[in-house]
Amino acid sequence: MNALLEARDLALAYHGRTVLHDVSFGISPGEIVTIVGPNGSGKSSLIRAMIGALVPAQGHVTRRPGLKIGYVPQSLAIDATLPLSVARFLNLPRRMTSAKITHALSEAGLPDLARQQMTDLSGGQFQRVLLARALLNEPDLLILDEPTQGLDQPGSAQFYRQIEAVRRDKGCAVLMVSHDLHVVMAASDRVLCLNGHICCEGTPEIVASAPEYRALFGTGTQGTLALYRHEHTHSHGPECDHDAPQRAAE
Ligand SMILES: Nc1ncnc2c1ncn2[C@@H]1O[C@H](COP(=O)(O)OP(=O)(O)OP(=O)(O)O)[C@@H](O)[C@H]1O
Repeated sequence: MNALLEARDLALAYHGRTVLHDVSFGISPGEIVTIVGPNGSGKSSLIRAMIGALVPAQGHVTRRPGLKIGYVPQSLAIDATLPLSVARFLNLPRRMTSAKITHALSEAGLPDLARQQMTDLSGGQFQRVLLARALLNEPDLLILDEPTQGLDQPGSAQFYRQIEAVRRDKGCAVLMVSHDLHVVMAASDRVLCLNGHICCEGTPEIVASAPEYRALFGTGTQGTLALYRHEHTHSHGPECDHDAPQRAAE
């Protein structure tokens, strides 16, 4: 098997009600695959099935033997009255060396935050700590379920750039769910659009122009993809504003 993780003819159901059917796809080493789809289309359920937290009603999920997965949840509730530094959080449930913690935080774009209290972090910093925690295990595959919920658009764009940097530096594959359509599609190699089944899939450009995708999300994304991916044949000056194309698209 070439794929790190593969779904074959998957159907998922809750209490006998099928929410996803006939889902087959695989994720290859180093690939960034994004799952998009309207609310209730089965994105989180599919992620849960892929990590083994939801047993399929039909079909199966196959992992490459020895596959290491790093999982970044949507969010995590931390008791505001509990003193818990970033370093202590990253030592749960397994104690890590401080060198490993420093390294993972820097890979997640957060150097120098180890002593900060978890409850004092901004939303973007908090998500990066969750990313650092997922990276501690040196994963072959990172799985993220709407990791930028609650972040504003520039914050989301920065987070996805960090994901691209992690993929580039570590070579791990990435499977993620997102609502930030144009940002995340631009950062992906392949997009799956779900609506009870895979209604279209392919490169971001192919999906953005597919009639099934347009029926769900309209035609706005393709233009913003082009804007986001504008060629850097010109200079933005010393204070290059990497989020400008995205803001221009809003
Ligand atoms: N634990 C559960 N018990 C019963 N039904 C569930 C459960 N979890 C999800 N569902 C149902 O399964 C369907 C798919 O839900 P899921 O959360 O996978 O969709 P989603 O695409 O991730 O949605 P969103 O974008 O709103 O997060 C929905 O109809 C939802 O109500």
